[in-house]
Amino acid sequence: ANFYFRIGSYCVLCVVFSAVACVVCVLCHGGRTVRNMSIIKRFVRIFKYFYGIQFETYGEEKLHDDKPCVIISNHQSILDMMGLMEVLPRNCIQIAKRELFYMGPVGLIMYLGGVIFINRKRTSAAMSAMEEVGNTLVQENLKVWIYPEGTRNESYDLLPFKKGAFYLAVQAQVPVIPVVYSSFSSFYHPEKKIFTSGKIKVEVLDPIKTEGLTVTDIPKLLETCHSVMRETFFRLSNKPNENGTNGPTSQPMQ
Ligand SMILES: CCCCCCCCCCCCCCC(=O)SCCNC(=O)CCNC(=O)[C@H](O)C(C)(C)COP(=O)(O)OP(=O)(O)OC[C@H]1O[C@@H](n2cnc3c(N)ncnc32)[C@H](O)[C@@H]1OP(=O)(O)O
Ligand SMILES: CCCCCCCC/C=C\CCCCCCCC(=O)OC[C@@H](O)COP(=O)(O)O
Repeated sequence: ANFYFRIGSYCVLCVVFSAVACVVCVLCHGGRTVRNMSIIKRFVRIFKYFYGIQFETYGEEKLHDDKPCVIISNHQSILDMMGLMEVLPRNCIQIAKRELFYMGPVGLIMYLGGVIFINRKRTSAAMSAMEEVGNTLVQENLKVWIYPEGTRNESYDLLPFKKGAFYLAVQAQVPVIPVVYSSFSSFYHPEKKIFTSGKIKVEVLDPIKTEGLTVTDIPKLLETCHSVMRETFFRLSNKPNENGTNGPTSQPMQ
């Protein structure tokens, strides 16, 4: 029962907070702009106190370079929204599945925040939507946050990556910055109906340059990102990986 209460209240908070955030955003900025993301961030960062979630971030300063880039991160559940807003830098929009747009005030607040909605069932439309972002990223000095697994994944591993984020980064010739969240499985496990308090480690990895890369380099770029994120995921989640090492490399942000 506690699991359903906590998940239910999370959804209710999303609906209520996004309705309030919509009013604040329209009053402050009048309409759809990435500047609304800083308002959304303030609302969502309150969520962690309701659920006793603590974040331990490493390397967050790597996201503070005021230049366009593509940020990619692993995606485990709707709780990822808290982790996203915990380290979201300025001028950063997200790519989201179109279904979220139809979730009442949640969809409206995402629209106001500049979120780009894609239809995963129509690859060509999704690709052109992302291509458009690639065209404006540099002149608008935008960052874009993409979940390359393309869906939530509660397995204790990373799914294979979709290619869209890497096409976008190479098209815009901007760096890819991987962000890795440790596994939620110690405190959040839908099958076992577990949702308690817990700590999430977040590590921002070094930017990976794409200057000079072309579409032929995308498979290798994808593979490099996937393997470094997978190794970090195992290390942050204290899951012994193939060579059995674990434990964070940098000091936590003070
Ligand atoms: C106060 C309360 C507030 C509450 C709200 C607060 C706001 C929070 C916002 C949070 C947002 C979180 C949203 C989370 C999500 O919705 S995640 C799900 C959606 N995201 C994604 O799916 C992104 C990852 N997907 C991709 O990038 C895909 O590549 C996609 C573009 C969607 C295409 O999908 P698909 O066809 O399945 O994938 P592939 O990558 O395998 O591509 C297939 C072939 O097409 C080629 N390809 C891909 N992209 C391109 C391109 N841009 N140009 C040319 N060709 C492209 C690719 O090479 C593949 O061909 P081959 O197989 O290589 O031959
Ligand atoms: C008054 C009208 C109310 C309408 C009903 C609104 C109910 C919705 C309430 C809460 C939804 C919480 C979503 C918050 C945003 C979190 C985004 C997210 O992380 O979801 C991504 C996920 O989906 C990925 O797609 P898959 O389904 O895994 O592939």
